[in-house]
Amino acid sequence: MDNTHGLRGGVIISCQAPEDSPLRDPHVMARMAQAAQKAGAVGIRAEGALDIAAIKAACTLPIIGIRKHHYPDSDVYITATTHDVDIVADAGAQIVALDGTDRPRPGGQTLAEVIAHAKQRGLIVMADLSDPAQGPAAVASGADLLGTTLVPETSQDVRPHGPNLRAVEILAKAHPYRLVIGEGRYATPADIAAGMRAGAGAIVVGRAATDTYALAGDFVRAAQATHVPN
Ligand SMILES: CC(=O)N[C@H](C=O)[C@@H](O)[C@H](O)[C@H](O)COP(=O)(O)O
Repeated sequence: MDNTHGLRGGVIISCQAPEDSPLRDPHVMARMAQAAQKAGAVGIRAEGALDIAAIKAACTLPIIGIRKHHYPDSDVYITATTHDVDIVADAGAQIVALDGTDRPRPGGQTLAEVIAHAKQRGLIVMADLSDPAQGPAAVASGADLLGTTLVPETSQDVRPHGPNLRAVEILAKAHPYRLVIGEGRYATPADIAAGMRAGAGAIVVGRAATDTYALAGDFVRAAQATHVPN
């Protein structure tokens, strides 16, 4: 069975607003998702029960749900535990993305346990990786989709602060039967094309498509840094 929910070959728009953003409002995120759907996106990535539920009510695209929560005993913060999976499932997401790294998780839960729980809840699972070397363990634990979400900025990036295409290439070669999702710092149509050429089956765009607050700040800071007063 194809469990990629029609994501293959398309762009997924991440509709998230950081805590300090004036855009942090489920109604705003739902409108963003509607705009993404109208523009032809194949899926939405969304954080937290309220945003997921509002987006589900406003658009028909598949939702990759996450819950970001910082636990005191672990650095893992993207859908770290079975409890986080439940929150995403109860909100109505069809797909859950979760931290797929080998870092210790809160309460000593393992990646395999959290993925098994997500499967029990009927969810497709996307593993957010920080290194392509984590792919085999994520697949062995049951991940359906592999994302480069947590791959940090490196000198291998296609441009400074751009996406890491090497991670996509390695994952796509190593896992030909899994959908590899390029995610992290895709910001231009040329980035999307490069990611697809590198072997991505789909690409997530967040900040560059939906974070007006951050983008406006970039423009403002550029002006402030270069303006010479008369
Ligand atoms: C690292 C992390 O926590 N990433 C988060 C995961 O959901 C989001 O903050 C990103 O916006 C998302 O991955 C899309 O990436 P970009 O915004 O660079 O297009």
